[in-house]
Amino acid sequence: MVNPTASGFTLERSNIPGVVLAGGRSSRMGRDKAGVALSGRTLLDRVIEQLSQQVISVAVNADTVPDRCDRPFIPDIIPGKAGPMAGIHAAMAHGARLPRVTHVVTVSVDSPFFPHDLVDWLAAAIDTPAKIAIATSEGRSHPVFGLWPVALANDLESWIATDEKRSVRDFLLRHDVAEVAFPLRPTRASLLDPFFNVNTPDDLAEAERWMKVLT
Ligand SMILES: Nc1nc2c(ncn2[C@@H]2O[C@H](COP(=O)(O)OP(=O)(O)OP(=O)(O)O)[C@@H](O)[C@H]2O)c(=O)[nH]1
Repeated sequence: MVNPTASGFTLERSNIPGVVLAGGRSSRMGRDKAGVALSGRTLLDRVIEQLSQQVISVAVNADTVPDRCDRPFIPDIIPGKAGPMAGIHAAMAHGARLPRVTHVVTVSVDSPFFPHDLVDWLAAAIDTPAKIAIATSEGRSHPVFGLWPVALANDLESWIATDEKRSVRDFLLRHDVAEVAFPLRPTRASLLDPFFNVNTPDDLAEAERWMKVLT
């Protein structure tokens, strides 16, 4: 799909790589979230499959190599305490090395129900090469689900390199950002927030309940 805009910039939907952010400590889960099984399949496998249908390639990013992964692995380039920002930076740097790629999409390994049309809707909001698109639901932003200009990799690296404690949200304030609202997903029970994330064993139990009522 091509997205022509008034500014003349067209984002090639067919040339967007995807990166699954799978790093971090998983301290609330107590074990690596990527390898946690939901209805018999790991969160990492579920998220990879879901993303594969929306992008030209899928790579997995983390600060340390995951146990089992048959996709290209992208390590964090900036070690330390940057958390998801380090993953977003590594994803941008990865995209910058690929031919004709202007934007890279990131998703979180702990959100197995993210929308099937995530990339289409984020891409539709990009009307300049420097624009970032971020998912929202229920009025809350989910910056880990973003479409990022690869040209901002150096800017993000400088931002992380400062000593101050900074968040993804702080970084977004410096840039042109489109917030894209996604609807709740109907199920046979109630409405599911597609960005529901599995951080704790209780969340995992809740995710299993959602699996039983998905249509
Ligand atoms: N590459 C990378 N990704 C990270 C890092 N920290 C967190 N993430 C990813 O960012 C997303 C949100 O992570 P959080 O739930 O905030 O942090 P977490 O470390 O996974 O879990 P907690 O320790 O329980 O907070 C997930 O996709 C994580 O895999 C990091 O240092 N590097």
